[in-house]
Amino acid sequence: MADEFDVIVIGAGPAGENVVDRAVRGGLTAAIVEERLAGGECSYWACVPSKALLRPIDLAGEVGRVPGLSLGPIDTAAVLARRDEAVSNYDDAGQVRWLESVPAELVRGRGRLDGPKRVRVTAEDGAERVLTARQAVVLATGSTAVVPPVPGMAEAAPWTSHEVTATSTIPERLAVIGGGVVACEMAQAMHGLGARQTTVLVRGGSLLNRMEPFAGELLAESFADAGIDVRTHTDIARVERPEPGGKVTVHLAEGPPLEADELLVATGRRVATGNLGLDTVGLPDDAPVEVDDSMRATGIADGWLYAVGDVNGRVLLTHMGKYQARICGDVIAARARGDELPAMRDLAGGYGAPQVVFTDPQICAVGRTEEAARRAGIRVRAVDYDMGSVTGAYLQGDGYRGRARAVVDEDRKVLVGITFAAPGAAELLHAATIAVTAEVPLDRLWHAVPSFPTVSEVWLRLLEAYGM
Ligand SMILES: Cc1cc2nc3c(=O)[nH]c(=O)nc-3n(C[C@H](O)[C@H](O)[C@H](O)COP(=O)(O)OP(=O)(O)OC[C@H]3O[C@@H](n4cnc5c(N)ncnc54)[C@H](O)[C@@H]3O)c2cc1C
Ligand SMILES: NC(=O)c1ccc[n+]([C@@H]2O[C@H](COP(=O)([O-])OP(=O)(O)OC[C@H]3O[C@@H](n4cnc5c(N)ncnc54)[C@H](O)[C@@H]3O)[C@@H](O)[C@H]2O)c1
Repeated sequence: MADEFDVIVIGAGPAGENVVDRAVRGGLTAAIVEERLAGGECSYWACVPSKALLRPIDLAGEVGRVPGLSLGPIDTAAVLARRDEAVSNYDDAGQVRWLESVPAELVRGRGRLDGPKRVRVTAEDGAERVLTARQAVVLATGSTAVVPPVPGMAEAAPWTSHEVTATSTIPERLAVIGGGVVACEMAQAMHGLGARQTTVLVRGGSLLNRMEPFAGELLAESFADAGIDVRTHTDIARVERPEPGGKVTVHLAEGPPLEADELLVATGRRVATGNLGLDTVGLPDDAPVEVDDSMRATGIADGWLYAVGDVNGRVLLTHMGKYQARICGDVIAARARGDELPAMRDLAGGYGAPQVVFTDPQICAVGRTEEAARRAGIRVRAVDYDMGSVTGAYLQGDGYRGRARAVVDEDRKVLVGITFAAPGAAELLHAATIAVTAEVPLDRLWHAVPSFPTVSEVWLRLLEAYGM
């Protein structure tokens, strides 16, 4: 086996895999180092299993709104079995076959930088192999869940996203700490799959506090209707779990303690830069790897180091990591040919990445919120529309509730942000992403006629609300 490649990628998650794909298409050879499963966090412990758990709940909501249809109780065992199938039973043989077809060499073990253009890989059995890169090393090691330093918390061995997405049992009483995306999605999944008492403990004043405020409000209403208890302005003082895996008591800063059968901590992520050898190339190992818009690490002589996906801290979303990876792989191949490929740079991140939170209602946003746009110094006007008033939405079923907001740049007359909070809104988002990213002028957008009777008619209503 050769130990020299044009490109060496550390981390075979969605970002790393896309780098090797593009670099090899560009005529280079590539190796990819992975310490767990090829496919990464996304495929086994994040996006894929979480969405497999949420889909039946989403559908149950849809069915429940249509008179004449009824739904029996959700068969939790069948849902968990489908989740197992979706994660290929935690077997990466399919991903390995794909890597072979690229072709790229999968090197199993933990990768670590060992000075410029060198990667030392330690296999599970302790065997070491040193790889050398002719062109570039790419870091794609992702991120890990943060467990806050609350007394007793670490000892209680709480669930993080890893355990909740892979669970084979549903706790009767679940306490969730955090009000972000993982907390909201997983609280709804566990509750829908049978948790009797689900309590979401939120430090701040709302759910999903980086989105438009109405999104968190509508979601909180939906949680309340479903019997999920959301407690805002709640700080955790300490956690107690005398028996491993037994009952857990969450002592709050104020009020009586909360007892649960399981505790899920969903308080954000930390970039996976620990023990990655960044010190051997003069970079800090406790911060995101800062990159320019070609994904090349700043502050490295000769520019041979790149970082894509969660590890560069730009946007912690799979589709954005893959976008960065396509740029990175193409740019490395072009630079190897002596070309800069200047059109291949990260533009999308600057607009505000699209994101779907797969709860019921789905919370979908792209671009900037009204507040973020104002903070960025853009002169904006926001217009809202009640999505339940659209004929297409009424026809989706009774009790369809939702709201949309368009944020218009008043100087350029283009959209700089869109948010939809409504059932089934995920598929509306790409049209918004095109409008925002392509900076479609409003007087042109007006001629994009939505079909009747679809929920997309909300686009027309938003433009009318703006005064068109
Ligand atoms: C519960 C949950 C649900 C999510 N849902 C969505 C969603 O619906 N949509 C979305 O866009 N995003 C979602 N995300 C975010 C998404 O999972 C991440 O943005 C994405 O996985 C990042 O991809 P990545 O390739 O950068 O890293 P990862 O997927 O984390 O992959 C990194 C890989 O690197 C390996 N690795 C790390 N260090 C080393 C090393 N030193 N040597 C060898 N290998 C190493 C790891 O084992 C891992 O396989 C979710 C996250 C969570 C936690
Ligand atoms: N559908 C999706 O796109 C999807 C789904 C899940 C995760 N993700 C990605 O994964 C990332 C991680 O998600 P997440 O929900 O863990 O993080 P997050 O940053 O979205 O939310 C973290 C939450 O924890 C709270 N928090 C932080 N520290 C705390 C503390 N010490 N005590 C109490 N509360 C605390 C924050 O106020 C916030 O409400 C997100 O950035 C998101 O991009 C995406």
